Amino acid sequence: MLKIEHLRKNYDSFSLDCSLEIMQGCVTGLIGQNGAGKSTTFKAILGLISIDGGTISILGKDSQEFGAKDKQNLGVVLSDSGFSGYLTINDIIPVLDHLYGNFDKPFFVEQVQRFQLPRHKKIKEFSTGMKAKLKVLAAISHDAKLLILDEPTAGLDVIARDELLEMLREFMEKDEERSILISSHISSDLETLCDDLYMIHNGKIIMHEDTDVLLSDYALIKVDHKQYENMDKQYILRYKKESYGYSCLTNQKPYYMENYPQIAIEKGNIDEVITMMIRGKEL
Ligand SMILES: Nc1ncnc2c1ncn2[C@@H]1O[C@H](COP(=O)(O)OP(=O)(O)OP(=O)(O)O)[C@@H](O)[C@H]1O
Repeated sequence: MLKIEHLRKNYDSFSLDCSLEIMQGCVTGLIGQNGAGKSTTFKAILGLISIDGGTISILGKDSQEFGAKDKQNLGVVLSDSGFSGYLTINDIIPVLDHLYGNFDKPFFVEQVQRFQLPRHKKIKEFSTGMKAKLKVLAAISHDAKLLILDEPTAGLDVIARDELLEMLREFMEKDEERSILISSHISSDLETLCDDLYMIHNGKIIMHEDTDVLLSDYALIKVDHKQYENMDKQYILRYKKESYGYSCLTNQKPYYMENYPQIAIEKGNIDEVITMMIRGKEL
């Protein structure tokens, strides 16, 4: 659906070099701290910024050949754009209808009612959650094959985030050929929605893993100095010195559980894995 190889973009104090692939029928998450390069990647995919190297293939086409007609197959949410605040939902319905050949007006209107979005109120008077839901709703209402969603849950409370994730799950359930690329710095959102996750840091992809594998095989091992010295470290990805000795991140939990039954092995959540990948040291 989407393949990026060594996409490069250089700013004065930042350089991006990113490769990733989104498979058909999958939800892929891009997770990273503020300034890691998520929005730059999304803008490059959409041709909104020039790039300094690499290739981008979307829905089987090189991004250079990806025209206005092809864009009908994309549903896009960007973090720093949205509808004009002076419009109402009633104003934007004909706009979406005109813009997208496959705009499903009955579905859109039904979802507007379901999420209690006011149709006559100016969008500038909407809450953050209402604006976010409207942006996602517009992206999922024209039978897009690929959704590209940059931080769609940013600034939302738990309930609004959950409703938004539910919209995306329902979108995926309707057609097994659909795919989503979604970014967030809230790992719990991505953990429940995504099939696989890419972690970006300082413009580089530092990890790519199936979410299931991440949750089942990654673990934090806590050892004292002696245990650390005697431990087989071939499956240790990162380590960090602690007051009691060391904490180590592994992607082979079963190996350490089997061979070192006496040491403390904790199932790491995604935030802990990210923190270790970024702040821990490589052997
Ligand atoms: N137009 C620009 N000119 C110069 N530097 C830029 C420009 N756009 C982005 N950057 C820099 O590129 C880096 C990556 O920014 P980007 O917006 O891609 O990060 P992000 O991962 O989306 O972060 P956030 O979660 O804060 O939105 C940052 O250091 C930012 O300052």
